Amino acid sequence: MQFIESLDILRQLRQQWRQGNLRVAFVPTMGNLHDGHIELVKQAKARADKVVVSIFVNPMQFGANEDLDAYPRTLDADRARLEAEGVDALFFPAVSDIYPHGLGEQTFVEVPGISDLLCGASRPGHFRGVATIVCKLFNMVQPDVACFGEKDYQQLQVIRTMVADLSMPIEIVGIATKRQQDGLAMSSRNGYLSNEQRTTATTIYATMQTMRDAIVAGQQSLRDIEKTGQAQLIGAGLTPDYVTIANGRTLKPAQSDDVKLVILVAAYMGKTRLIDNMQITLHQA
Ligand SMILES: Nc1ncnc2c1ncn2[C@@H]1O[C@H](COP(=O)(O)OP(=O)(O)OP(=O)(O)O)[C@@H](O)[C@H]1O
Ligand SMILES: CC(C)(CO)[C@@H](O)C(=O)[O-]
Ligand code: BAL
Repeated sequence: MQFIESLDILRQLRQQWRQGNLRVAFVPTMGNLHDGHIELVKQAKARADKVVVSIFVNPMQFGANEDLDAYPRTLDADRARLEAEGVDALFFPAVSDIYPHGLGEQTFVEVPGISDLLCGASRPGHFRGVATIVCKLFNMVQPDVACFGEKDYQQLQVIRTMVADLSMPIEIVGIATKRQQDGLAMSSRNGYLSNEQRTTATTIYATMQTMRDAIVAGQQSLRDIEKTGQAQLIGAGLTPDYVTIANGRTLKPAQSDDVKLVILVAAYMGKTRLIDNMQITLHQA
């Protein structure tokens, strides 16, 4: 595996691969890799001749009071895992190379509408930061295909919209959420949890299962099911940010005739903000 810190070297490698007519898959990450990331890598390998993974903790997508400094940085372990998976190149750029003029003078990409809902409402500017860095990384790596986790469902929709709106010739693949045995979605931020908080956090998945069963049963309104979900989380000791049953494409509150739905949850366990979701396709009568 090539370890690449410089954009020039990345471009040279990309040029070689282009001359060899090789298909390139890309997995952008913020590092501290777990089995969810590795699943993305495996799926990327299955779709291309060469796989590039990036590790970049992107300051533009963190709010002023968020965990940019505390975010776990575990390069040596990440590098060993990617090497073992047969990744071809790990791109590890410096913040000063990505944003040489600082964040204040950086051109940005804004995906309107969907970026302002849910996580975008709670984390103003977050999806502008995500769209901007993903656009920049796409321009650097120039992949044919890129893999993103469905765990970050709204992020995936933002990226799909950006790629369509800006006519980027890149196939975007969403990969199912990898979970711990007890249902908790794998996430780097799970590492912030104490043992007790880690146990309580499983309520997020249990709540979504209860909500899914209620939606399928069709006896209660969607808004009532959301309220019951909120209460279940609060009862367990979590602090919900949002609990929403949304249209799977627009992420606006689902209506009774929607067929593709998604339950979206963001909740604080102590100071740690966790997100998860569950997709549901209703069979029309
Ligand atoms: N459990 C998971 N299953 C599948 N994909 C995942 C999972 N967790 C993260 N990903 C995907 O990995 C990519 C990189 O995500 P990131 O590095 O932010 O990891 P993370 O564990 O989601 O971290 P965070 O705690 O910041 O949310 C994203 O496309 C994300 O959706
Ligand atoms: C896509 C991403 C790597 C952009 O920084 C990040 O938001 C993430 O890890 O999900
Ligand atoms: N995986 C989402 C990245 C973030 O929370 O900033």
